[in-house]
Amino acid sequence: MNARTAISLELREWILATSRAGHSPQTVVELMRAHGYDPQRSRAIVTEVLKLPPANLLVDADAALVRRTKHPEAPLAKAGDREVKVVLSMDKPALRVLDGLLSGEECDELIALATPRLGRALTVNATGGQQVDHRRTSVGMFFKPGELPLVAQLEQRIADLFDIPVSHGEGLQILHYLPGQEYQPHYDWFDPDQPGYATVTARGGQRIASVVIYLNTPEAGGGTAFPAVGLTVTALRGSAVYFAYDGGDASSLHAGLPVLRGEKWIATKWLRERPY
Ligand SMILES: O=C(O)CCC(=O)C(=O)O
Ligand SMILES: [Fe+2]
Repeated sequence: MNARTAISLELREWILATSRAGHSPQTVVELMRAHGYDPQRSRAIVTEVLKLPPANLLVDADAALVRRTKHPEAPLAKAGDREVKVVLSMDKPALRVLDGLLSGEECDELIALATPRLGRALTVNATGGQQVDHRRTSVGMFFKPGELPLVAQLEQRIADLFDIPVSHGEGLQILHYLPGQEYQPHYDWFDPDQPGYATVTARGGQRIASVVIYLNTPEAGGGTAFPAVGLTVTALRGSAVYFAYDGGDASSLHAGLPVLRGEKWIATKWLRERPY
């Protein structure tokens, strides 16, 4: 949706009146933001309504905190105390398959630490709350950032690999799937047109990239599919798939395919544009 179609007459009049009352365009943006509007969109709308030249694009007070991930380069990339193999690279979506992000023993340890804390995996709903979602039938749990030495070590590897501060990561999520369980096609980024967008992005801003780490090798099934580009990444213990979707890339649509035999364990790290 472009800014023009989204601006209601009421909002347009409010922006003009607030500006005429002597408030700066920056203040108008801050007021909109306080009322739950997306900051980036608010700047675009205010720029258009007040007919500001593009050169005058309003500055975002938090812009200095906004970061993007760097995509690791083949063949080898440094990840803290480990070196990982970049075994596949794709441009759209920006995607890497990484081999050896965790050792086999570390995978087992994460599974053991998570097992007593598992519950039905939830998703973020339209109003920003957590919900049981039929598209996601696995069970899971979250570690708090830096909660345990191994969790902190993995977070540091991820920060190094993608050149983004540890503070931009959500807590590591562990998911467990049994035969028949899956995670149907979805995006990890938040839709700016959903009513809960301001709530889910109030802390940390938009999600910019995901890292799905395989903690075991399912006997059959359980890969991660990217249906828009016809790619399926095999779930292999200790390896990971990283994909970035800055600006809400539609080609990042993905799914956890049903496990056919055995089980599947993953750790997922979502990265945000600002400190979370
Ligand atoms: O299970 C998978 O392979 C994908 C998981 C996923 O998409 C997620 O946790 O957001
Ligand atoms: Fe996902």
